Amino acid sequence: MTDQAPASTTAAAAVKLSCRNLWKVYGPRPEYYFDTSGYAIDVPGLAERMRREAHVPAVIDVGFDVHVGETFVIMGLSGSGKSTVARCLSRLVDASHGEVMLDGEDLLAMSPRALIDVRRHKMGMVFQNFGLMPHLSVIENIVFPLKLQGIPLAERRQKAERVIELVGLEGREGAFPGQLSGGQQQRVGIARSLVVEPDVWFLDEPFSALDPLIRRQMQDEFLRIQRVLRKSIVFITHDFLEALRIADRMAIMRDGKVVQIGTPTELILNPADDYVARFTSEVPRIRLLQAAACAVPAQGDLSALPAVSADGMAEDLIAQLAKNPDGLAARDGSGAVLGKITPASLITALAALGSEADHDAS
Ligand SMILES: Nc1ncnc2c1ncn2[C@@H]1O[C@H](COP(=O)(O)OP(=O)(O)OP(=O)(O)O)[C@@H](O)[C@H]1O
Repeated sequence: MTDQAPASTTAAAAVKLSCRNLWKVYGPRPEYYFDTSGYAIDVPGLAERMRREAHVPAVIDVGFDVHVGETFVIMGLSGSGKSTVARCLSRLVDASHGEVMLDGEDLLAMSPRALIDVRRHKMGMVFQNFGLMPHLSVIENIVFPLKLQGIPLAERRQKAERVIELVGLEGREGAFPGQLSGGQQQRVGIARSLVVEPDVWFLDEPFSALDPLIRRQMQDEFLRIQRVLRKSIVFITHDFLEALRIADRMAIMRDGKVVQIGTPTELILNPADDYVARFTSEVPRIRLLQAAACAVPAQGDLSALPAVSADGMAEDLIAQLAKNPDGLAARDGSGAVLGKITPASLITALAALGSEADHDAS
């Protein structure tokens, strides 16, 4: 499944960024394969032919939409083509064929000058190796993209202060990257990418260089920041559990192709093939359960019970339920009570999810 339907029929959600029939081929003459205008491309045959002829089809006929305000994760093993797709979307590399649309504008047809403008003003990027300038302080690194935009000093300071607070780096403004831990360095990278207030935020394996505990903390931070900012995000990872934690929807890649697109729950319950099923088989089911699914209708006044967000994850409720065995009040974004969550309702919801998976597998 490659989600190649026209944007108008895919979902009610507005599309921020999309690609269709996207290819990136490395080799001496990649353009040779695509001057067949007017003819349908024989996808499986073409990729094979490219390989036989000493070309590398790194991205093969990929298509998907990234909706406004969603975190879209591209996940796959090393070499599957994730980074190359992200680079084609941001035009850090030029695609060999296909279409990339940002806010309805064709990125691949854009002039170099227009493209520089889009990159500076509409895109934010975070990379695994942080990419900080070692001779510049935290604040100097963060304001660097604003300097490139020619923004006056006072405004630079103001914008920088806002993102420094957002990522929790207050007090470290004068430090140099070499004096910071890996997690702190990546906070600087995140702040620097957000200071331009990008429309689309690309994060390529941002937490892969961090140890597991810090990595989990940074995922929490990322989720907190995204709850505040609601950016349209393309997030690359090879870690399936990380993808499950942060994705609204995800695309799984293998050998240059997208093999499945869906929400984490859709992928777990209905993996498209054995490759996807192998990732999903070891995932504890509780990782998929949202608080709302554990809430049951309750009579009377629940105001005495601690409130939890209905779109939080059920696994994060266990410690709270241990302290509050009478239950929790699940509230939606507007504060309205959706129902009560008790230890029993959590277990019932979990059991239902398990039996649904068994049913699908049989
Ligand atoms: N400049 C290049 N020249 C030739 N082949 C390349 C080039 N860049 C990437 N490739 C090949 O394209 C394929 C996809 O690479 P890509 O880096 O996109 O994968 P990835 O899924 O992001 O992997 P990783 O997680 O290891 O970064 C690989 O086979 C890679 O060797």
